Amino acid sequence: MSVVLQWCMRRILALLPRHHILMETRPISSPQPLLQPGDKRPRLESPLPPKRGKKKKKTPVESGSSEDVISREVVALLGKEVVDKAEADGNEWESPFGFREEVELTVSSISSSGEGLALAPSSKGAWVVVVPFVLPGEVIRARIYRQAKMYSFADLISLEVSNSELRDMNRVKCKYFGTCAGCQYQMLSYETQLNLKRNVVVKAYQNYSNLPESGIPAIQPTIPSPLQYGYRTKITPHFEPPPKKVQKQGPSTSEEGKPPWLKIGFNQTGRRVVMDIEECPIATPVLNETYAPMRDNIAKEIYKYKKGVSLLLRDSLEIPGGNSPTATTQLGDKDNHVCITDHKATVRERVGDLLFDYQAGSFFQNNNSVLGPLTSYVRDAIFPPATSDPPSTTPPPPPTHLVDAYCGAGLFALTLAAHFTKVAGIELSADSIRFATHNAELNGLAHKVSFRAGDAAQIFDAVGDFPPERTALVVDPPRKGCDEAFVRQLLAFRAQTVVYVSCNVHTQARDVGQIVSWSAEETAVGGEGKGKYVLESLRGFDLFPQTAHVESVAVLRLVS
Ligand SMILES: C[S@@+](CC[C@H](N)C(=O)[O-])C[C@H]1O[C@@H](n2cnc3c(N)ncnc32)[C@H](O)[C@@H]1O
Repeated sequence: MSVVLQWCMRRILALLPRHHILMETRPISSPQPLLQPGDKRPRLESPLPPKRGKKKKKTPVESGSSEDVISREVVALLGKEVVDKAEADGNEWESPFGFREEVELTVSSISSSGEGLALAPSSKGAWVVVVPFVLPGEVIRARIYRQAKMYSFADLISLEVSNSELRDMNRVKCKYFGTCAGCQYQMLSYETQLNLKRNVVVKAYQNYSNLPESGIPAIQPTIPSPLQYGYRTKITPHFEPPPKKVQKQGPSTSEEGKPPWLKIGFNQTGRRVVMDIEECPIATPVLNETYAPMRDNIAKEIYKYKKGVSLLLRDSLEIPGGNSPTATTQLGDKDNHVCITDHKATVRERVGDLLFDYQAGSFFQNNNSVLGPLTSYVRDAIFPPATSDPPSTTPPPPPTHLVDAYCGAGLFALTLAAHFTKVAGIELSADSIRFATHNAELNGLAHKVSFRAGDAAQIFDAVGDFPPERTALVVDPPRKGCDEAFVRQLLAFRAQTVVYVSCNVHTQARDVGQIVSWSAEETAVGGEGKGKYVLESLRGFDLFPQTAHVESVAVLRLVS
């Protein structure tokens, strides 16, 4: 080998992230002490250019988006007056840190998205640094890679002093933990994860609901997921096509197996950079079994790909006679799991005694193990068990009608149908509605349940024969929450009970705040007889163990 070539090889090896190389050789089953006090960990660098002192163009931040949530938590940590003054002086975007600057920090708190928030050293002025995979009280070294308004994002380089009360790296079950964007909390006990998620609900209602403290009930403990690993029924690993230069040259003759530049997996935390990931311990077994040979096939065929691809792997029960929605629905004694990879194919899941079919590419909750507890909880919220104390006022008669807004393939409408005389669901996706209607037939419920495709706000025109005082409404919108038209229609209808389920507690808090305060305003200006909504209970459900995400369920009751 020539001296020049040897020098080039040494340079390339020195630039490769050591941590990444080491992790690829470890078996997934053995927990890894990835970060211990004193450990150093180089990282792939951001492709973004340095932004020191540069003013960013202001783009409006969507309420309840992750950017909005973090920015409010930064304001809470720095103090509103401090941020107001920086804005008045016009230096709220002027970071005291340069790109790739290293800094020692002490972590103050955990944000709602699971990252640590640390105040910049006093010599740097009022500024916050956001660092993943760290815990309150920990002393860390971090490297800045992106700037935002009053805060910077940084990579964790090393953990100098660990929070040994909370952190135990022996709990970590994934060799990619600490780099992959998927999970933030594997080093924590499950109890701590549930407590953190409860705090997210608390903060969301403080920051987004605009309700007085007296209007927010005590947030109940988070309901755990029966499965904490191997629960995720859908994964979408992705990969890029061969780089242009490689495409021109074609495969090297000495190349065997997967070319070194090919990464098939998930994004690296904080970056739009794909990491090569062989296995995901939060995904169900059948998904991991299918993913390994799928990766080998992609590696063999990679030179045929001209564009990046997002794969789909969905855990499904085997459908006797095939996976078309019109196939025979006779079931065997035992549920056989298969992995579906075609977006148009039919997936089947069981929830309690019911079966749900849906198109693989459309929405269905991703943790089947918790759907029984979740749907039972919604049922019990609508029909609260009688207490032994005699009620001070006559309780309203139990609901007989159910409206499922944003119903998807009919999860709430159908699991709750047995308790109602009539049920109606609405959903924007025509494909989901086709399956919801099929699911009503599949489960023998078509005589009382009907579904329509359309915007959720239209459902109230369609249920003119539902008595509002005997109707329960389940609302389960996408992350952006409900729009004002929906909230106004909901208030015009005034169902006796509203159960609002959401995967974004921040937009939920905003919407619930509007429902409660607008109903009170209407009642105050002469809407007597209509009643106002009170927020009766709030609690998180853990649909996403090991991650910072939380599902939240709010129960609203109409009172006179
Ligand atoms: C979080 S999913 C809930 C689905 C269903 N409740 C479930 O648990 O399976 C939200 C659903 O709302 C639908 N959606 C989005 N915007 C909508 C709108 N404006 N009106 C009605 N449905 C909408 C989406 O297609 C998606 O199926």
